[in-house]
Amino acid sequence: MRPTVTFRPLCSQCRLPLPPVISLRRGYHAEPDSFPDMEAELLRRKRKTDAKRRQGGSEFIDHLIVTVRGGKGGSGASAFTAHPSKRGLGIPSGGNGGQGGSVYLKTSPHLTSLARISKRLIGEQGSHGAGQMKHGRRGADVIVSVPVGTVVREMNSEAATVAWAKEDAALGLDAQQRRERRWDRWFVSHPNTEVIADEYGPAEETLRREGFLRRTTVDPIYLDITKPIVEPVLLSTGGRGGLGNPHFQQPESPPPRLASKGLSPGTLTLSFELKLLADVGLVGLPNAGKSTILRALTGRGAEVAGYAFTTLNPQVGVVRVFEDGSWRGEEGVVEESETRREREKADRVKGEYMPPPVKTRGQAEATRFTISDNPGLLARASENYGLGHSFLRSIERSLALVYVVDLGSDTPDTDLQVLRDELEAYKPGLADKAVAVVLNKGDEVDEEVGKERVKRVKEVIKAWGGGVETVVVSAKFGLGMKRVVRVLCDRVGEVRKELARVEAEEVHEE
Ligand SMILES: Nc1nc2c(ncn2[C@@H]2O[C@H](COP(=O)(O)OP(=O)(O)OP(=O)(O)O)[C@@H](O)[C@H]2O)c(=O)[nH]1
Ligand SMILES: [Mg+2]
Repeated sequence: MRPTVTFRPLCSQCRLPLPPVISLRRGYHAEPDSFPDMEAELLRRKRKTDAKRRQGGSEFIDHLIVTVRGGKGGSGASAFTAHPSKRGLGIPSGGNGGQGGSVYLKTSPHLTSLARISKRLIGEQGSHGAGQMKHGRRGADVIVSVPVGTVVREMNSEAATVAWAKEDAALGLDAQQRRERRWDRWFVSHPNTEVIADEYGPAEETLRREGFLRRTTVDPIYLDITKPIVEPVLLSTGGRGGLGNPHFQQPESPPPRLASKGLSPGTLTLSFELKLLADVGLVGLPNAGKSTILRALTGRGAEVAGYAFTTLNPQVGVVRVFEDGSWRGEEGVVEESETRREREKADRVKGEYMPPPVKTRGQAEATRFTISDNPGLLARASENYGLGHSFLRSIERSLALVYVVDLGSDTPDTDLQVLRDELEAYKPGLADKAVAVVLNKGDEVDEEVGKERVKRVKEVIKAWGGGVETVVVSAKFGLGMKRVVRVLCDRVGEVRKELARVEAEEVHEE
């Protein structure tokens, strides 16, 4: 007999069923333009979901703006060792400053979020040189770890020289004043002696000759990290340490009293964006049952509840398919336990989360693919409403997409069209990745009503030009999931083969 379930959304605070009048679900299935003031309604939803996301803790962040700068170089020293004759200043003996630390980037397999990344990544300053030819210590490097799937883009960068020129212009200085400020930035002088202005000119020449004043232009940074990085990638080099006073000795001139300051590298503003890499991405309106499907396929404890926006952060699970077509996670009805969920969440934050042991049933694994559960998509998510871009960002990379539609909804066909329109609005061509429509909650509708709704959905797909399979399931009760697994295995297999062929061709052309 078909199990019957009455749907009652739960209150997000007290977890008790909400009275049907204020069912949250109703709003999310409504036509996008059916509210009198749609702008206000969408803003309200966005504020609500943002607040909910913040409440849930900040352990998941998928977009971050970071300031990056290599450490400044230490200054060279202006020092003298007493001359054997004990006359004059003595012999110049100032050591060079140490180089500033550089900033590098690498990947870590243990990360799934950008939450741990500091917003300012500044290499350590090199230490200053000292008398008796003691050179300064090199500043420590900063190595930042990011998850695979991160895209790093340079937003703007300003070379230190450009920043100074702007500052000078703003102060309205004349040529001589500008020169003096420049010298002040470049040189240190011996504390006990007065430097005469004539010494600066030749010293500036020395700096130029040593390559200190050369303007370097580098291409803007763009890293699309799709594979683990073995050798850390350089983001910003530490500034060169300054020269000690022996470098400024001029022939037939008194001993040099000037030493140069270390260089300060320019500041970069980088945007870090995390795009999860999963073979299959689940796309559906809030409450359609995406997380339940992930749990049914992977046995993974994704958060499931009867209210919209339960899932605030995308998560990835692995579907392991065995030779007889069975898969891990197939063990029947999915349990919803608040305590277990809380415990797992706490463990994940501490980095101690251990997925439940895998039951292989003595069978060999035939194939495996990854699947990502995503937050619910709203009409106009492409304009960054709801969880908007943060959600679309993480499905962009999937090899295949699966629409999850609630068959219990009166308008599954319109819901499906909303999903496709949003994908296309975000990135034209993205909807072509769709391989299947999973019509979930099949247990909730009568056979006649169900058939009629499936027919309407199929008409929509036909209007797109077909090529997308329709599967009716009840994820909660594990019905129809075998076909979903088979369809996904086939389609992911095809896409992988195609990718391998394209890659082989590219290698051949090179
Ligand atoms: N009757 C029935 N209920 C289901 C089925 N699948 C999911 N549900 C219920 O629908 C509700 C929403 O399920 P979720 O898996 O949290 O839905 P979701 O799409 O992940 O929702 P968001 O994360 O909020 O976008 C839960 O109460 C589930 O128990 C199903 O096949 N049949
Ligand atoms: Mg969910």
